[in-house]
Amino acid sequence: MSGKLIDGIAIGKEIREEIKARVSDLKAGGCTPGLAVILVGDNQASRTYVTNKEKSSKEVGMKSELIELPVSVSEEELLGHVTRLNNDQSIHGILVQLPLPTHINENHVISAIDPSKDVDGFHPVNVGKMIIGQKTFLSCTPYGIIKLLERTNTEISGKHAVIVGRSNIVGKPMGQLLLQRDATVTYCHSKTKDLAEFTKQADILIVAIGKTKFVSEEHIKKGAVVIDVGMNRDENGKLCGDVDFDKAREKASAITPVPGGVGPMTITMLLKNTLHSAEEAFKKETCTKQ
Ligand SMILES: NC(=O)C1=CN([C@@H]2O[C@H](COP(=O)(O)OP(=O)(O)OC[C@H]3O[C@@H](n4cnc5c(N)ncnc54)[C@H](OP(=O)(O)O)[C@@H]3O)[C@@H](O)[C@H]2O)C=CC1
Ligand SMILES: Nc1nc(=O)c2c([nH]1)NC[C@@H]1CN(c3ccc(C(=O)N[C@@H](CCC(=O)O)C(=O)O)cc3)C=[N+]21
Ligand SMILES: [Mg+2]
Repeated sequence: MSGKLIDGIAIGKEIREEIKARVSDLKAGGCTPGLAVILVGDNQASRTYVTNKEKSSKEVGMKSELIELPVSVSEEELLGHVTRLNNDQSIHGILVQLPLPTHINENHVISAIDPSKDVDGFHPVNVGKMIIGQKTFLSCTPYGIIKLLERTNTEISGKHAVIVGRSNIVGKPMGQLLLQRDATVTYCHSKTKDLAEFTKQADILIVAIGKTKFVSEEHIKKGAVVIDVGMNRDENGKLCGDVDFDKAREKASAITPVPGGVGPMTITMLLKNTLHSAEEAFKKETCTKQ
């Protein structure tokens, strides 16, 4: 058996076409959606993502502003930029690229973002709304994975979803979104004993740990749907996931590649959230004429 490839590039492109059409409608009404990305320091991986975000936002007709700050920037100065962007009516989405340098408190920064512009869905108010099922911005990576599952007609209700990884930005919100869709959810993490014992029960296996090719055939039940969130470099500098793709594919019914799986969906959902934010501003007549 060789599992079906879940094509995040193609699915992402389809969704971005829909976004592009709605951006065009908004612009016709005098409102251009604007996304601001704050990048602190010069992390190689971060730079790639930020470049992809800029490219994709231009592609769909959004304005994008990149604020690059030196690694030595103070928390106060960073907060000053957040406040300025909160008050800028041409900006509908604010994303502070994580992780931040250790002298800056990430919680302070995330909490300073206006929740109505928090297109990452990381603000505590938005995390809370997400968990109780109120309408809010959903974290882009988990939201993108839900779209991948939906668009490949993967049934979620009643299925056992096992999430490996419990970070605030991927694992935790992922489990909540699947729970909302009536999956039975198990979280695994670095203290889980006998990981394979759990992952082998998964109908849907989501891996977000940041360890090159860590999950392989012995972790996977025949016919499972495998979603690989990992973004790692192997010994040759080649981009690869947390799952040993070739071996896992033999057992999976469907699987995401890296690159070309979850990554493009993360960016697409960021644009979708920014579009929604701009549409809200337009309705309230606070989207400035461009
Ligand atoms: N494609 C995309 O759009 C995105 C990709 N990523 C990538 O996804 C990966 C995970 O990112 P992120 O969630 O931010 O990572 P974090 O480093 O914040 O979290 C890693 C999680 O994995 C768990 N973990 C680590 N080692 C093991 C292990 N051996 N067995 C079981 N669990 C383990 C940790 O457990 P514990 O909590 O116990 O420490 C932790 O919960 C990275 O490769 C990152 O680059 C991230 C965001 C978006
Ligand atoms: N506040 C914040 N929000 C984030 O959403 C966030 C973050 N911080 N910090 C880092 C992680 C990582 N992340 C990715 C986004 C796109 C790709 C992506 O485009 N990947 C492509 C290729 C990338 C490449 O070629 O290097 C792919 O998988 O096909 C990957 C990873 C968002 N993150
Ligand atoms: Mg971290």
